[in-house]
Amino acid sequence: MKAIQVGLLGIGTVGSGTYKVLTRNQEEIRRRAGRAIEITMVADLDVERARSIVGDGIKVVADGREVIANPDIDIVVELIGGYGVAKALVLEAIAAGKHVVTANKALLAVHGNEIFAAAREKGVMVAFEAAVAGGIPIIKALREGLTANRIEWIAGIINGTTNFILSEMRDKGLDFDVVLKEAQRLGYAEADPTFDIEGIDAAHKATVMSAIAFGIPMQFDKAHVEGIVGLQAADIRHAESLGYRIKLLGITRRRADANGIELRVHPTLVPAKRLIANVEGAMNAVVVQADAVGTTLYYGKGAGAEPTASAVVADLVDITRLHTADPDHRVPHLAFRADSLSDTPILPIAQTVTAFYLRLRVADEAGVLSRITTTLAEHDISIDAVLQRPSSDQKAGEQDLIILTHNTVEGKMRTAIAKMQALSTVLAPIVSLRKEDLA
Ligand SMILES: NC(=O)c1ccc[n+]([C@@H]2O[C@H](COP(=O)([O-])OP(=O)(O)OC[C@H]3O[C@@H](n4cnc5c(N)ncnc54)[C@H](O)[C@@H]3O)[C@@H](O)[C@H]2O)c1
Ligand SMILES: N[C@@H](CCO)C(=O)O
Ligand code: NA
Repeated sequence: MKAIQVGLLGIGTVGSGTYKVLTRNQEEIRRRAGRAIEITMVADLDVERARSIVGDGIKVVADGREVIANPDIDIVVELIGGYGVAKALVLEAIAAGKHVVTANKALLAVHGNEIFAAAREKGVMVAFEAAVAGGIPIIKALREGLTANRIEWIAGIINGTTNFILSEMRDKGLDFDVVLKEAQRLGYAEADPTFDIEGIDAAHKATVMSAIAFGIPMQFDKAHVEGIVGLQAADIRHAESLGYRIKLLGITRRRADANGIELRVHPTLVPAKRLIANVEGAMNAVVVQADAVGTTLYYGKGAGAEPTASAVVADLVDITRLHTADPDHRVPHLAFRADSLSDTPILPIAQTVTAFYLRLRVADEAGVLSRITTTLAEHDISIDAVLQRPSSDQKAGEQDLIILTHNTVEGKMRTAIAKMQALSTVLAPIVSLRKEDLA
């Protein structure tokens, strides 16, 4: 049977990994897919570098439109990134009747609804396993493996760059900037690394998982996003001494009590004994809580050339197996059929329910603690633990008060923090971090 012909748009980190994996494992892949899958055309602005990767046997051009216009190309793989040219090329490829594979979570989280609608109209597939947690087959798990379940929540370390930064800072005492540069050198970071450190990349991925888990449209604009930029070493240490690790988590949770869905990314205290708390370096891990199966955990490399290529090539095999099937018999893009998506809203962050870690710099005098605990009680916030520590900059007459709370509605916590902040005995901005038990 004739080989399936693939056109690559962009041959940087993931593109070159895809070329290598497909070439090295050609024979196994042919036996699995039922026919050979070959990259026969590549578009990259840097034509010389592209040619140095694929040699002379494959046609290399600068303009992705030439790939799309080639009638022999069956599948277009978009590995350029971003929302600009990548969006235009993906929509043009779909319009030309090509199946599309992409690793571009930014594009899907922001423009996925439009892209999937165009693909349905044309009867083509858009596959995106590489877009979430790189090589971990989490899209496959959520859309197919867990299809019997009502998913309750998902919590994941889904950005390798920030997990790498947090791990190296903690273990080796290295500075933020040094570790970020290393993550860039290793090919983990986004073209614009603020997407990593400000939590945006994790929010793109959480948005995709939320849509698939709950059968809702992509709603990145409703996600609450905080990164690791403001995180202080003192809080990492205090969390450790209380038995917690701080991880940047992407979380999405069904809230039947509030008829809504939580969708948020923020640094989170997680009990140190949880498996996910021990995921280090650039590794990713996703915990899924579902009603029938219970808790499942997915762990592996979420970034890097070949781990991400593993997911891209898996999508190529899937499309090769399914492209002759009636579009109605394929797995729907968002796991639920397009006419059965739900309009359950994403809840505003004020309605989110979590426990909190608070650190207050206070005057070391009588009555301070009671004023603070009274304020919390007045807002229905119950305290789990309190620690008093010498202030981290060792000033006489000051101390740090560390408080862990039980679960509370975020809006109430915000009001209580504002009240405590106004007390004359609270001497610095209050640090607040969310805490999740993940049990
Ligand atoms: N690097 C990873 O570990 C990783 C993991 C998962 C997903 N992703 C996603 O994969 C995509 C690619 O990431 P990457 O790390 O390989 O990026 P990269 O910057 O290494 O590669 C992008 C390539 O696209 C080329 N390019 C740019 N504009 C182009 C245009 N207009 N036409 C043709 N080629 C063009 C560049 O020359 C470059 O070779 C992004 O969406 C990224 O978010 C990356
Ligand atoms: N920049 C991303 C790449 C994988 O999507 C990360 O660090 O996880
Ligand atoms: Na994946």
